[in-house]
Amino acid sequence: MGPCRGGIRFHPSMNLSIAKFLGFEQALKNALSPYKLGGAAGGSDFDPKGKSDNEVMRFCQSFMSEMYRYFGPDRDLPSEEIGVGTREMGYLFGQYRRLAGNFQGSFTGPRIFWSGASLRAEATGYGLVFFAQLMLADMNKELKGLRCVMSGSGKIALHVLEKLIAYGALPVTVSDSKGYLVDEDGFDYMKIQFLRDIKAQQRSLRDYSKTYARSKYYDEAKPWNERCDLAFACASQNEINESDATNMVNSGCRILVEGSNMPCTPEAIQVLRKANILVAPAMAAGAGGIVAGELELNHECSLMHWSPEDFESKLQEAMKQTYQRSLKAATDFGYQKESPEALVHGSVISSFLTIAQAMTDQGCV
Ligand SMILES: NC(=O)c1ccc[n+]([C@@H]2O[C@H](COP(=O)([O-])OP(=O)(O)OC[C@H]3O[C@@H](n4cnc5c(N)ncnc54)[C@H](O)[C@@H]3O)[C@@H](O)[C@H]2O)c1
Repeated sequence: MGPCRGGIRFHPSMNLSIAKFLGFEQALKNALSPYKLGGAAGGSDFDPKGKSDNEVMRFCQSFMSEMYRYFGPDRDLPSEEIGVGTREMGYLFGQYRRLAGNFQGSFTGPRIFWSGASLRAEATGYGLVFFAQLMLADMNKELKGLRCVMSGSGKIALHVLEKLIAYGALPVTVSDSKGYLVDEDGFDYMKIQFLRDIKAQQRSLRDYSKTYARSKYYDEAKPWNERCDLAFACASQNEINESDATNMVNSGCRILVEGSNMPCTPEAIQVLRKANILVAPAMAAGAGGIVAGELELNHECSLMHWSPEDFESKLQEAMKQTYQRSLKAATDFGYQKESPEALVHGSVISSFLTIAQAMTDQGCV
């Protein structure tokens, strides 16, 4: 399937094995999305933390000097991932454009193509919340008043926070690789801006507690033992192990929404399964970024002018299609719609069938 779309990750732990798993997950995720794209992933063990803008720019340029020949609108469309945000995408795109002589690189990054209207940066996080809403609606429930815990404090996590607040939920935690922060009063828009400032200045989340005295930062701990109705995993792969999953069950969590790709270890999956926790798999719930990329591309081609509201309603519609496609595949293959595993199995089945069909049609090339 193609063209391929997937994230570029800059993180010291990045290696070939991680790139392969991310690419594999992305292939399934893209096949499940309404756009039926191919999957890709890549990156480097370069650590942007603590580097100046110029150092980041020079690294991005070197990276692209080699990679530009593999990118292009009909080939491979890179997007943001851990350690790669708008700044990095801008530098990568600039060098791509310089070397390929092609403006239509289809790089995702709102400030490059059409400032203001695109919700590219927000799309994955917002999409996760829309997906949770669809699950709750099927249970005749809504997000309003529900207590939510979350890991991560990056691009995805902060946009999930934003949308949860808009829907009247009570998000109470964020985390980084050193620990987690809990604010019993819940976050609001001003607090999110404060978190953004802390992250932009590469400070610890611990600093938040100096301003908001009722909050607390726990070193070397994860947020999964905090009482909650919903949990959003938005940090990294394998971030929920067996004991984390046990904590999550004991803290009253009913739904786990996967923002990070493959956040649960196999042992954690067993614990959640036994406890009948409903899981929104990253493959389906994390489709927002693909949707935004595709909408941007079409917008770029058709030069239409969409407002953020138009964009958001298209994102909502695409998330709904992804949700329904997953549930349909699950019920077609004998899972009850209400089964806690329906979405997990349904999304894999639907993706697999789409890819298998494409391979068969194209002569298994
Ligand atoms: N950006 C996207 O479009 C996209 C799409 C789908 C899925 N994802 C996944 O979402 C997750 C977050 O991506 P992002 O774009 O927000 O990245 P980011 O670099 O903006 O943020 C990552 C966050 O996770 C925290 N973190 C890293 N390692 C951690 C650990 N071991 N424990 C706790 N926190 C840790 C960091 O402090 C940071 O706040 C990743 O797993 C990524 O694969 C991203």
